[in-house]
Amino acid sequence: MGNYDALLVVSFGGPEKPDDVMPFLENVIRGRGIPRERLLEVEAHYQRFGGASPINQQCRDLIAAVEPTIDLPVYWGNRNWHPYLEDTLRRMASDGVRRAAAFVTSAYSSYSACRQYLDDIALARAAVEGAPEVVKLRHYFDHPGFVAAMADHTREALDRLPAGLRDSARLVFTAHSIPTSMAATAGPGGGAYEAQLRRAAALVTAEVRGDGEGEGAWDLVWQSRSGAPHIPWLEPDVCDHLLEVDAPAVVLVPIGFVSDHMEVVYDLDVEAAETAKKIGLPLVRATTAGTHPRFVSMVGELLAEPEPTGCAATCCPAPPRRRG
Ligand SMILES: CC1=C(CCC(=O)O)c2cc3nc(cc4[nH]c(cc5[nH]c(cc1n2)c(C)c5CCC(=O)O)c(CCC(=O)O)c4C)C(CCC(=O)O)=C3C
Ligand SMILES: [Fe+2]
Repeated sequence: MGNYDALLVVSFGGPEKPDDVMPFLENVIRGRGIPRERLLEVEAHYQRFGGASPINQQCRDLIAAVEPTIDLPVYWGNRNWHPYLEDTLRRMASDGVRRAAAFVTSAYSSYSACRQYLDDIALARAAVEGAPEVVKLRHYFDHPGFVAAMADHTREALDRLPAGLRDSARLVFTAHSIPTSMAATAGPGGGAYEAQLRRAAALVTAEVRGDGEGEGAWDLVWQSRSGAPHIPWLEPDVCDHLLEVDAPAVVLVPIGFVSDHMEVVYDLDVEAAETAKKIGLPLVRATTAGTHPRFVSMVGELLAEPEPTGCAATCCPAPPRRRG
């Protein structure tokens, strides 16, 4: 069992009002070679929702649900927006926290989903005198709590389809696309991001359909591609896939995320939904793990596991930085 005196929830962060949007986006893309047009497009997605991402409130909700189930104080720090990790670590230090477990709101390997959070924690610790030690909890894509929450939500989504389509509807799992070069170096042996997503999709399908190990039962596709057009990212995109899929109905399951944040409510509920409507394809979207009781209890179970040994220093290396 881990020897911790606090839980630190680490997340992506998001804007909470219109004026926050551009400074938030500048934080996200600093040095990452994202074209200006893409940035303005994404700004419009946020402004369409009043300049607020749902992600911060979703973190507050998760913390409120987890706090009563564990006997540690819970702190929260983000990569890209308030409350910033550095400010939170400063508060933890002044509260006398010595050793915290970090629960990151991302279940997978890869630079963007894992290493970048480790780097952010290290940078924030370096800036804070007396900062607590921070032990990142393990990847939980295959944890029974995460799988049960996603399976429940997939069943709920299926129930929103007309009864006659439920058995034949295709389960289409989605995750954030990443550059193929990043995918190739994810995890100790490479390829871990996609392999873990495939494993999670198979486990969820097995719970929902009784047989998920056969990959024929589901698809894994990608969403939210960013970056310059000449750099290859994981494909196919979810919208292209919907145009081709050979099924009478589709359930989108955003297995790559743990809350219904902007990439989910815009890229799936607006863009993918429009695509499906255009071609008359019945489409429903499963909610993410959010505050599902099994996802909430999973956090306590992770804290009770033997302390993770941590990632090898060489896995999930950072992509070369560009001037942003
Ligand atoms: C793997 C992965 C996850 C899952 C793991 C995890 O959850 O952490 C994730 C989550 C998220 N991504 C998010 C938002 C954005 N991601 C961007 C850009 C990028 N994402 C990337 C990857 C991922 N991203 C990559 C390789 C880039 C290119 C730039 C770079 O190399 O870093 C951009 C820039 C604009 C654009 O889209 O081009 C934005 C605004 C939000 C917040 C949503 C909200 O506000 O509600 C969340 C949770
Ligand atoms: Fe992203």
